[in-house]
Amino acid sequence: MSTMFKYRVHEVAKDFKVPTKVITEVLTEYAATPKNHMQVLTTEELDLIFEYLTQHHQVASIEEIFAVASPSASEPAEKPAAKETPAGRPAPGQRPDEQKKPAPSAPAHTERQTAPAPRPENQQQQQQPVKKPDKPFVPRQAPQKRVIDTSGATINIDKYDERLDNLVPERAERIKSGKEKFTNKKNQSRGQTMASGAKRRQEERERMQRLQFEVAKKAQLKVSIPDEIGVGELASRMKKTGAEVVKQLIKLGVMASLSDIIDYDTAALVAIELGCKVEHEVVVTIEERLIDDHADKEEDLVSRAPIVVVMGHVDHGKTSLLDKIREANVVAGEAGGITQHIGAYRVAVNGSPITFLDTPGHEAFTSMRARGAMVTDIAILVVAADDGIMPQTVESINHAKAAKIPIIVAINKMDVPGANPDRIKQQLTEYELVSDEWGGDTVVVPISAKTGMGIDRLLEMVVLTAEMQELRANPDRAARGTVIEARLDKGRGPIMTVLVQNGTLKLNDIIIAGTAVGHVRVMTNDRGERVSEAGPSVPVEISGMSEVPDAGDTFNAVADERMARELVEQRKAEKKNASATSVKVSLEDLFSRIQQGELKDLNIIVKADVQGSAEAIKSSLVKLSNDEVRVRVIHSGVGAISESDVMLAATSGAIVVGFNVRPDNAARDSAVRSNVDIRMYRVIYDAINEIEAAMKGMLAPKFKEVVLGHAEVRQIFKASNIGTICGSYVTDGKIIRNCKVRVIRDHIVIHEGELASLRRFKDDVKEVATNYECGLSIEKFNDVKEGDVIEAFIMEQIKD
Ligand SMILES: Nc1nc2c(ncn2[C@@H]2O[C@H](COP(=O)(O)OP(=O)(O)OP(=O)(O)O)[C@@H](O)[C@H]2O)c(=O)[nH]1
Repeated sequence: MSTMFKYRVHEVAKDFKVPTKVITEVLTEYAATPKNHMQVLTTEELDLIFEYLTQHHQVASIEEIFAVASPSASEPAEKPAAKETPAGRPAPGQRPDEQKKPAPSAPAHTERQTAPAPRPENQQQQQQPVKKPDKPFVPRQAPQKRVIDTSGATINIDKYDERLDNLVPERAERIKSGKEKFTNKKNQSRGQTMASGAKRRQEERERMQRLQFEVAKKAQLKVSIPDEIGVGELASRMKKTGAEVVKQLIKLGVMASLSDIIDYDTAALVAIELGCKVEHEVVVTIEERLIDDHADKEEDLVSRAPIVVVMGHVDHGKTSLLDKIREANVVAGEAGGITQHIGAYRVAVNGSPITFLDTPGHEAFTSMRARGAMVTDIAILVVAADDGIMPQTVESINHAKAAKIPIIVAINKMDVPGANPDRIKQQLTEYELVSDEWGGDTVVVPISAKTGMGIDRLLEMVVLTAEMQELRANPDRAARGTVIEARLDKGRGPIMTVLVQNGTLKLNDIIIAGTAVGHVRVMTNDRGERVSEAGPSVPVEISGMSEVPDAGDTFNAVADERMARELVEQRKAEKKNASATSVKVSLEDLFSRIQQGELKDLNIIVKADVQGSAEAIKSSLVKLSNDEVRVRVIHSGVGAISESDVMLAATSGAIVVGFNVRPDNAARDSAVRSNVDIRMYRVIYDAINEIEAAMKGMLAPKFKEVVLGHAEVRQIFKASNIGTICGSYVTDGKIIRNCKVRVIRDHIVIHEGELASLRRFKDDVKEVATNYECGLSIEKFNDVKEGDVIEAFIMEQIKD
């Protein structure tokens, strides 16, 4: 039924020839909102009225109508027949009537005794008031149809059709596309016409059913089904019982219980069978919706400045070099400009920009890498000509290698008398860095950060190396990059320096960085100037964040702040569980990972008390390589296990092997946070054996060491009968009686053994907690000194 036009309550009443009141009463009773007579009716309301009227005016049987109608049929039959030629009035009179009403109304409302009544009226004009308003349906279909039926054999229906066209008001025509029905009757015989009455009713009924079906279809439950769904979950989404779903599954040949997971196709079949409309639920995370990470098209990419980090051993001149480069730039660029230390700065070398990370040392670099942020493109390795390669130089080399970035060596302090660059070059070859002058591919530039000598050439080499890398980015998209520094400023709130890596960051952009969200309120460049835009490789300091993000956090400019806040909440929740769930390499699961082919390289970081041990362990470990797994010592050095070692291990999926050394506190915390396995040994043979056993799946991890706490030795007493008593202070954890202990001096383990006695004042005690003093002695060991650290531990059995 088309309701393109407005069909009002009073018009419906008129067409049905019932008082408006009847219609409003029906609506008041059955529809949601009572209507007054001028109100427009919806399709549903019309349906309701028709349904109501139909139901309240049903006939017992169709034969009954015809039976009664027949005797009286002669008269009316004559009438139309008589009038057929001159005017054809009755029939057309009825037809328009039918036109309006039968369409919506149901076929059955017929009343025998009233059947003849409408005819005269109809003959006059169908608009005539109904005589029996209390029986509003009286004058309609059935009698009319009957009249037509009886006369239909003799009349020329075409004529009526013609007149009908003229008479039927447009509105009525729209109510029902009944016209075809009349035209279709052209060829009907009388009997057929009679039958057509029933047929029409049948059609009406079907129409009603269709309508109802459509309504039902609209109300059909929509279920969204993901790629996989639990049977129970599917049942609840369909508002069905689990049993119904299971039954349906069995019909499809799938035996599944409520807790089983079924795939989308199966679930969709079940849902359709159970009368639901299925939608494929594609799980899109907020992150995916919020952050645009589409790959850039080739044509959108433009070249960007390289991002350079300066690394090297302590005091080899990293800061001096960075300062010198910046100074030169400030003088050349903005004379008198105040240089801001924002964590990174840009210089231009013959028009080619270079971005320097201005936090020297590899700590920042590694911490960023540990968090998955790949910021730098080139590393400058500073080696002091008068000092040569030192432990941190080696660390730096290994970090850069692990990050797979090119290394440019700057041999610094060339102004110092006796500087011998060749010696450095020689040393470098031991680390696979062969100078280009010697036929290798490592650029080595002698410089002096003091005099400025060689710095221009160094920068030119940086530009050249960058050109080889073809560094490109797309400035025409939302910005993405990394937080390189962040702090809380008393006056300005959270401040962070970000390095844009792709896209362009604009003032007022909404940004999300780690678990911080905010707007770019003020943006300052490395010269302290306020800027409104920052493109790829440009560092800027930003204020406007809700909280201080962490260095190394990725930032993104996004379109929807509300969603960004949602994502931040989600990230905070994830962060809570993160450390517990991150999977890193450990000796325990080594074998199974090798077996599953997950692990091809076993990366190891070796730290030892002396260089000789480190080298010995390194070469022995490398020899453990077999067909399935290659053992690689990615870094080895002398001294305590530092946080930097742990970070390198975390980023490279390595195990840290300590020989006679201990991790410092920061390293220990970091290892716990990032799930790095640190193994400590006192005998080289043990180290090799254990790792070999782990690789073969024969590791007998029956016991694991649990560190209980640490105590600092503050005073030494010598007692002739007991030996050395250490007056100690428990700095963390606790010390318990009969535990195992290690004596650590300057991060080096000098003894490992058993605790002989533990006392507070003069009493033996079971344990001593943090911040308490105690006296302890170690079995068969008296060479304890003030300042030594006693590490208390126990061996705990590992439960499988
Ligand atoms: N003679 C000479 N001295 C230099 C040169 N470069 C740096 N120095 C000096 O070496 C010392 C250490 O330099 P820094 O730049 O602080 O070294 P660094 O590598 O940044 O040191 P950390 O920040 O401690 O890791 C300072 O006293 C500098 O003056 C140079 O080219 N020639």
